[in-house]
Amino acid sequence: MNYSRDDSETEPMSTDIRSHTEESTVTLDGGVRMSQDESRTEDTTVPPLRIQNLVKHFGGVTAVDEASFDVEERSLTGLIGPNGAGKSTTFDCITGVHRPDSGSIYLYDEDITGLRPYATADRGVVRTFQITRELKEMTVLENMMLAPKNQQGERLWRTILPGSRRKVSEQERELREQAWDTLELFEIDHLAEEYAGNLSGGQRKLLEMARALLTDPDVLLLDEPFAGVNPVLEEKLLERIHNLRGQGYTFLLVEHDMDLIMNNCERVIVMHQGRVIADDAPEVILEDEQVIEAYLGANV
Ligand SMILES: Nc1ncnc2c1ncn2[C@@H]1O[C@H](COP(=O)(O)OP(=O)(O)OP(=O)(O)O)[C@@H](O)[C@H]1O
Repeated sequence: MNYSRDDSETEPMSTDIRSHTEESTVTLDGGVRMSQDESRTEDTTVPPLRIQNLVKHFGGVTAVDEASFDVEERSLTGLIGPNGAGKSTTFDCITGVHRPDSGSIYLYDEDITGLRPYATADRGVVRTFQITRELKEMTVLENMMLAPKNQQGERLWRTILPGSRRKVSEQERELREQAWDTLELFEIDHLAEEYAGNLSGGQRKLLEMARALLTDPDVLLLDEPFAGVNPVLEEKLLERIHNLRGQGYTFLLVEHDMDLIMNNCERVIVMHQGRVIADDAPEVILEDEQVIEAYLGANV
């Protein structure tokens, strides 16, 4: 595949990563985001993500122990805790990698507990995935073009395909246009023809997030998206995240950099030994005795 923006398109460039369909017109550069299923967001009291009494054991290890928390609409919520606290396992349960032993996970009012990863992504919960070895041998744009299929979500295809009569070439043209727009948003469009394996660690992180975004999720789970990212890129990435929140996207962030969490998240959930030990504003979390004790006693 060798895509370039100019080979088929004469339309003006925009940063609107979604197609204009009968149902929705959505921009990433300040426009109001409309959910595909607007009815979901009508009741603002229902959070996009609700975890209730989640339990996951691995043999004799209780990785997640009756964890409950909400992730509010358009928030950047931090999920922190010392090593082994249960953060990754919680992510894995939410995204369907692991089936919880008990408890519930709701996306708005839909029970998504135990759904397989493709079904979870299809509903609108997506996590960023590391670019695998195979994907490193493909260009950045090819990575983008594969993203909706790789994330197994048919969501995007549904979004851009209100009817089934449209030709595949047209679907692909729209997807390619959205891929370009998303690459522009993350300022890596100049790398479109570069092999993903040649990107720096930070640029790869941007690509990972761009790929996730292309599946048009409601909730994005970010697992250490800033690891290995230089401060300039980190700042850019954070700026993008905050902009996207303004357009209706919701983020749950696992991150070990405490300053970053405290400076950017309006709410922080703290796990320790599988349990949620605190769930509050960062300034409250910083003073929380249990949190301080958990971190002091841990190898972080
Ligand atoms: N697949 C597994 N099999 C057995 N034990 C596991 C498995 N995955 C996680 N665990 C155990 O579950 C507990 C929680 O691990 P988890 O990786 O969820 O913590 P974490 O908070 O993400 O830690 P870190 O910050 O170090 O990544 C740990 O004791 C870990 O050893």
